[in-house]
Amino acid sequence: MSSIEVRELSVALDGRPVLSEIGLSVRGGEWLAIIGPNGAGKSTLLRAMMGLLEAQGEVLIDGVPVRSLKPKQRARLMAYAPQAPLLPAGLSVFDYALLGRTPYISYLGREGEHDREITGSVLERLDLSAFAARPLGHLSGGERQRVVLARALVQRAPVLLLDEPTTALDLGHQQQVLELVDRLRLADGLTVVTTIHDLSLAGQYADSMLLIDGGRHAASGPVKEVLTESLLARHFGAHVRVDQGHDGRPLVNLIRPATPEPVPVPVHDPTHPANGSGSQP
Ligand SMILES: Nc1ncnc2c1ncn2[C@@H]1O[C@H](COP(=O)(O)OP(=O)(O)OP(=O)(O)O)[C@@H](O)[C@H]1O
Repeated sequence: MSSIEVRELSVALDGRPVLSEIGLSVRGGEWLAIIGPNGAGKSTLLRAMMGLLEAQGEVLIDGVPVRSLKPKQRARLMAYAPQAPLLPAGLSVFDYALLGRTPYISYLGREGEHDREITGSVLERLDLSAFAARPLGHLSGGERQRVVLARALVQRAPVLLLDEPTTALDLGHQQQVLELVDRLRLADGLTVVTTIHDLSLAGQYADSMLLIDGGRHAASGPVKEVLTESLLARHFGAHVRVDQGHDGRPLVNLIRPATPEPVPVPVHDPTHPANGSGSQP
């Protein structure tokens, strides 16, 4: 199991600060959900943690700064499933997922039977076996999203970063994907960090949460302390009711704001100008 820690991570894009001194810490085998309104900087945070963006600050795995690691070493420790990556349309689902084995293959080497077996079993667990030979360009949005996750899982890294892994998925596949990630977490001790917009879903799976707003830390801690009506109203501008599910975890329900009182229909007043006769003396 590997822990991950982020210290004072700041990112500027196009000369504009997008993340300011963000910190987080996830113990090995735990699940952190990063939440926040649109444009808060959630995806940017994951990309910066992966070293895909220039950033100030430090990311450590088991206390080792990832900056000091070679790309292959880093890829054996951290896998990342981006939200909507550009996919080579002609590549097959199997060959794309197999790319997750790249960190284990030597220079000029080729993937072996073991790599193909791992890839096949991940595709099966994600309901993708039937698509193995299909070109990526011939998939639906939800199928593509599962293939991107498959590639990250095939990497078999102890830390898994997932950017909105369920947005394009139907209800059944949302549950299937999150259950699979959770089972891997429990069985293999995966450490999971995911951005996620569905707050009830996040509350079902995460151990802790980080709420960011405007690129800054707004709240963090156990799920129950972050998913509160007042924090969600303040940072999402949303009118919600937070209930307790059967397992004690919070369920976030959107509540329609009270509608304004209907405008009263005026009682017929013959003296009103709108009613014909006017108010002449
Ligand atoms: N390449 C870029 N250049 C300049 N600004 C960018 C770039 N990418 C993102 N941004 C800006 O950075 C901010 C954070 O974006 P980011 O995608 O991290 O937000 P997010 O919290 O993931 O949003 P969402 O919930 O909408 O997916 C936004 O204001 C966005 O417009």
